[in-house]
Amino acid sequence: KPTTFQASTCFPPPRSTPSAAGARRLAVAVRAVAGGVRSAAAMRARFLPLLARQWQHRASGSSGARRGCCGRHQCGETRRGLAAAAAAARWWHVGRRGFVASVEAGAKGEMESTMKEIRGGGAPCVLDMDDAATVGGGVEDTYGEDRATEEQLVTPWTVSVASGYNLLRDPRYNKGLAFTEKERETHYLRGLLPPAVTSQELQERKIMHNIRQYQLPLQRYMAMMDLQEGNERLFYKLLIDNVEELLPIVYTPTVGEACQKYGSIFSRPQGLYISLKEKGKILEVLKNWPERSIQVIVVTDGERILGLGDLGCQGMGIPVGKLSLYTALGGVRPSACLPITLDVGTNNEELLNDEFYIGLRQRRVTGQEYADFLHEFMAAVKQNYGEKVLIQFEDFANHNAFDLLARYGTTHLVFNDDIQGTASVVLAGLVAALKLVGGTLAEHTYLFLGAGEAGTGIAELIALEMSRQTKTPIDECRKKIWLVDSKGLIVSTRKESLQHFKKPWAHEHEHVGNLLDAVNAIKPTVLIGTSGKGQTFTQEVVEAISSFNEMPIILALSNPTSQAECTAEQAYTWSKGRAVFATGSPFDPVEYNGKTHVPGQANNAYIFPGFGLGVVMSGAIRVHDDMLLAASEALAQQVTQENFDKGLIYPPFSNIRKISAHIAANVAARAYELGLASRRPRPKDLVKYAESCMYSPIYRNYR
Ligand SMILES: NC(=O)c1ccc[n+]([C@@H]2O[C@H](COP(=O)([O-])OP(=O)(O)OC[C@H]3O[C@@H](n4cnc5c(N)ncnc54)[C@H](O)[C@@H]3O)[C@@H](O)[C@H]2O)c1
Repeated sequence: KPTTFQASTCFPPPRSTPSAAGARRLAVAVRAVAGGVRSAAAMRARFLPLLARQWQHRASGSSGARRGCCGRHQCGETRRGLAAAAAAARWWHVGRRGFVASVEAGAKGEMESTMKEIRGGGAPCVLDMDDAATVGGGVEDTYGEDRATEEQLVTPWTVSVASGYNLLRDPRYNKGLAFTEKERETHYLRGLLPPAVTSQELQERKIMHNIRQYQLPLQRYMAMMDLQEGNERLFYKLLIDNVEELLPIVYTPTVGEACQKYGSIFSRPQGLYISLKEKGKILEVLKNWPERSIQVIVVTDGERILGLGDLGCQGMGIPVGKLSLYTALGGVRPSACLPITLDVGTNNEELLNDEFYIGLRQRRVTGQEYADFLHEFMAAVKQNYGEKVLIQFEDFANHNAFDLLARYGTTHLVFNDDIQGTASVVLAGLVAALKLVGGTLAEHTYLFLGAGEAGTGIAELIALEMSRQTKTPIDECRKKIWLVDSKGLIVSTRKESLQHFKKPWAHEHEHVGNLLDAVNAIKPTVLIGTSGKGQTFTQEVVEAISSFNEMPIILALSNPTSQAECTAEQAYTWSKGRAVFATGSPFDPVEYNGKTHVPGQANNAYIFPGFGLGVVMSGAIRVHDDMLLAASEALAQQVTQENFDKGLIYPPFSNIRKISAHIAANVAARAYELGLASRRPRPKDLVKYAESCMYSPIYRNYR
């Protein structure tokens, strides 16, 4: 008969070797149901005898014997119950004082039956969430965004975290001077803060005031990053409430400069760095990340950061920035977001010789070695986080990006923002622009400068939508779209030497060597710049397209600002105020002939946060092109008459959360129609549901 127990052998988590962490997780679950226990030792003391009795019962009882139980092994039933309880409680150690336990209400039934079983079939125990929360003198959070349902929009859950000094150092729970007197008393904060108690609104005003004092955008960026690492909720509140002002700081264009100087400004890691050194151990590396329920990963290999080229490991600024937008604009919980940089070397000589460079000092690996590394990564992600984690490829060079999307599109939930997100946002802008200019998509002629990820991705989605609208084969629709790359117009005589993703665009035409000649030859109604090269829409080009269009649609999409094909002022001046114009990076409004023209920002940030939310909330297992079309439709519908009157083809960013909820709902609806959504039952009102799933940055009250 077992009389003493090692915690580590008592509670093996399912399908893995017994571990102390597994034991602790279960211990917390049990504490949640038993209640009133104030330390891990006391909990063990209380729980282990219960389990011992249960085991004795199993070992001696005939039912146990029939199931092949003995004193050393739990029967399947008990093990399943324990596993359920272990799964129901997630446990982190957070410093000297204690635990963070997140107990999901949905697991209540399982835990009750587990406890009943543990107590040898005695009286059902009462599940007392409050007890769980107050154990260890920690902080409690009674409002959560986790797992909301349509009926119950916010699932109550409780959390206990470190208190005292550790609490102030934990960005997820720190509130700075906004801790109330009572919270300071209860959570051992007396003396650790100055006496003043301020509101979150006042803190927000103060930080905005400070940020505006900085002259250089990079200083503002660093101030924002410091805030994110010190007080996460305040960071997101600031970003949500001042989105138009702060978006250019945490995202393009400033994030580009931040990546270029990432080595010098690096203070703390904000995501996972997986380098070639970790080859063969990527799964282990993923397990080092403290959060378990990841919903969105943004990953880059740093080879084509914005229009700035190969920045190697310093590309990390991009996944970090994109994921802050997932939270701020799309409402995905910060703890569910994981930024990753895959360091496969860099070919950037400047960085290789920079003493502050933070990455591997070697040239990029390519070919089979690169493919194997990526494959190990993709397999490890699926193994660690399951089928429903959205993996967003970001700023990969086009020679890898298309292949990765094609290779993993059928086995993983993958999305390439440069190809698909850009396409969706630009299509939305075009659909909206047609209300100003007139005609249908199929009645226009499109000319692109730049035939890479963005250019061919946009072209393909326009052709797909045209084909859906006109019910003509997509090959026919592609003929309305022309692309120019660095060697001139893409035409059939070049087909042999073209990269595979350019081939569908090689139409019959004589050779044309440059953009101006192509504009004159093709006579496009829509001109789109995606070459990453600045100042390529010259005065001659803009004047040419304006000469045969009453209202030419001109989109200068290359980022950052320095790479824009032309400025807003140039576009409006050279077209004599007639262009319908939008850019990738933001430009100020321009006054021309007494009229103010506001350039729209054709930025992926409109689409990917809402798109990701839609995917996550519907439990979609694959991304389908129709879901991108659904996102475009939803965005285009958000442009109001008031916006059109200013020449805008995108709604203002200030409404982005509402816009994201609509995009998410449309994407989710399409996922359900396509049979790709796994969350059942389907919520009836998807917009309301999307809004209810969104993370809110308002401070929680701690009891
Ligand atoms: N606005 C947005 O939301 C958004 C989204 C994605 C990409 N972009 C921007 O678009 C640009 C291109 O991105 P990408 O992912 O397609 O890059 P990419 O490297 O895949 O493609 C660039 C293409 O431009 C061509 N090119 C280069 N120089 C040229 C020149 N002088 N004349 C004609 N063609 C030339 C190349 O041959 C290539 O086909 C970048 O600046 C990026 O920041 C903007």
